[in-house]
Amino acid sequence: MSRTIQTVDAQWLKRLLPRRPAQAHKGYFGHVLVVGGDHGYGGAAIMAAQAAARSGAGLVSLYTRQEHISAMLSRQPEVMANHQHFTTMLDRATVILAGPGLGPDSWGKALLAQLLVSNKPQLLDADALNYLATLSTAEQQQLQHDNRVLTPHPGEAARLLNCPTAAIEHDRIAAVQQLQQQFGGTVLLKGQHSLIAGPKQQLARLSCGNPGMASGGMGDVLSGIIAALLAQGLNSFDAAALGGWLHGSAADQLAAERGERGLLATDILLPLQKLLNGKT
Ligand SMILES: NC(=O)C1=CN([C@@H]2O[C@H](COP(=O)(O)OP(=O)(O)OC[C@H]3O[C@@H](n4cnc5c(N)ncnc54)[C@H](O)[C@@H]3O)[C@@H](O)[C@H]2O)[C@@H](O)CC1
Ligand SMILES: Nc1ncnc2c1ncn2[C@@H]1O[C@H](COP(=O)(O)OP(=O)(O)O)[C@@H](O)[C@H]1O
Repeated sequence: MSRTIQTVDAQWLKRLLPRRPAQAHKGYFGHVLVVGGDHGYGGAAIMAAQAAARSGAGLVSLYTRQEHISAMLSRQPEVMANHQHFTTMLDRATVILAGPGLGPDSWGKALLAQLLVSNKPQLLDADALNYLATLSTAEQQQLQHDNRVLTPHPGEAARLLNCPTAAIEHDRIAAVQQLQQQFGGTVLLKGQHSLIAGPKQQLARLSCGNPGMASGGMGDVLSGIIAALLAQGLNSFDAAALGGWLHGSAADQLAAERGERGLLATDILLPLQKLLNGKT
């Protein structure tokens, strides 16, 4: 069955992120818990946490390896970073973002086993997706969750569907819809013209973004943006679609000003705040 493909544009921003109430305080805008950063991959989790803070979440915490704590605090002291008390951190969070730099080892798997059964809004990326791919179909179905966003790149999508990456790229619309049916929630299939499939048969495509974004960490920043939108009350489809649009549009502004080559993931945070507030 063919579905209408929606195009995400600046109107979505006005519709989904109205002005903040004058009496608002940080409790209005949610608390994102980022879980990731095993040995050697602290940057991924740090970038995701930084992006969540810059995208309007009321509070952001990071659960990571001890060795990454001081890097996080020196880069963005607004983020509460810890390597202990995972269960308490999970209880306090309103949104969970898991996967960036989480790694394939027992440390990350134990954290995932705990957080995947939570019914809080979630975003799963990178190694959290690779872990989901290792579960049986029955286990995957048991863990389905409407308010969850999965953000696979084509390599991760291929692992989730147990097929070659070329098959994903051959028919990206079929792939994103199949992922959504198999895993529930919303799926954002990354790459040129990212596609978003939601739990109510929604389908959207991004027309923004450029090859300057083909650099490490870009997906980590995207995950932080989307998690912050979930924390601000958007549903999984709206958060993924608007988050993808903000990410790609910020990259397009940077590419127009400075060119594509050498664009870094954290550069996105510079234009992001203005875009988020409708100031282009
Ligand atoms: N600074 C950091 O700490 C960084 C850590 N990262 C972490 O590194 C770990 C491994 O992630 P990777 O994504 O590098 O490894 P993966 O093995 O998941 O993905 C790499 C492969 O996937 C395929 N692929 C990726 N994007 C594709 C596209 N758009 N089209 C077609 N094929 C595509 C390619 O075959 C590529 O070689 C994760 O934990 C991740 O979070 C990365 O996010 C990069 C930055
Ligand atoms: N050629 C491109 N055109 C548009 N967007 C791109 C392009 N290359 C990469 N991107 C975007 O950059 C991000 C890369 O994410 P990902 O592959 O997960 O990177 P990482 O794992 O290094 O964080 C995605 O949002 C993807 O859609």
